[in-house]
Amino acid sequence: MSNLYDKFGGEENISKVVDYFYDLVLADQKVNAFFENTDMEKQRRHQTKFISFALGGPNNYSGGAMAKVHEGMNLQPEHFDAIVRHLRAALEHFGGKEEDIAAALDKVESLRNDILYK
Ligand code: HEM
Repeated sequence: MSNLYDKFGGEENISKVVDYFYDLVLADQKVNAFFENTDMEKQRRHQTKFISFALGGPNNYSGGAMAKVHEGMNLQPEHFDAIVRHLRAALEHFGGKEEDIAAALDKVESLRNDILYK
């Protein structure tokens, strides 16, 4: 297996991780208000494609750039950290190996400046 996308079982498994992840996000009062008016079906679909691509899978993401889609939210580090925590919990839930999880979260971490304070 070559890249993280394969290690996490490709798009089919990543979509399950993303579903579980958003269940955690929507149950968390620190962040769930941001998603009040969001079409969660589209969100889950776009996030699955985005994360698949970020982990080295095919480029099928058709949503907006990170700075653009988070514009007007004025997201703070505590929000970003909460989202990363839920993503870690979801990857762990599906039995990801620690070194693969750490590598995947490094990729997400590299987006921090694109997403915060917009
Ligand atoms: C941690 C890294 C993050 C990544 C990789 C990420 C990724 C994405 C993606 C791919 C979309 C879909 C864009 C589209 O459909 O065009 C999106 C939208 C959104 N993100 Fe994030 N996001 C991150 C952090 C956050 C945080 C910290 C929050 C708030 C706590 C947040 C709240 C939202 C909301 C509310 C939308 C939907 C906006 C709408 O309703 O159209 N995101 N994000």
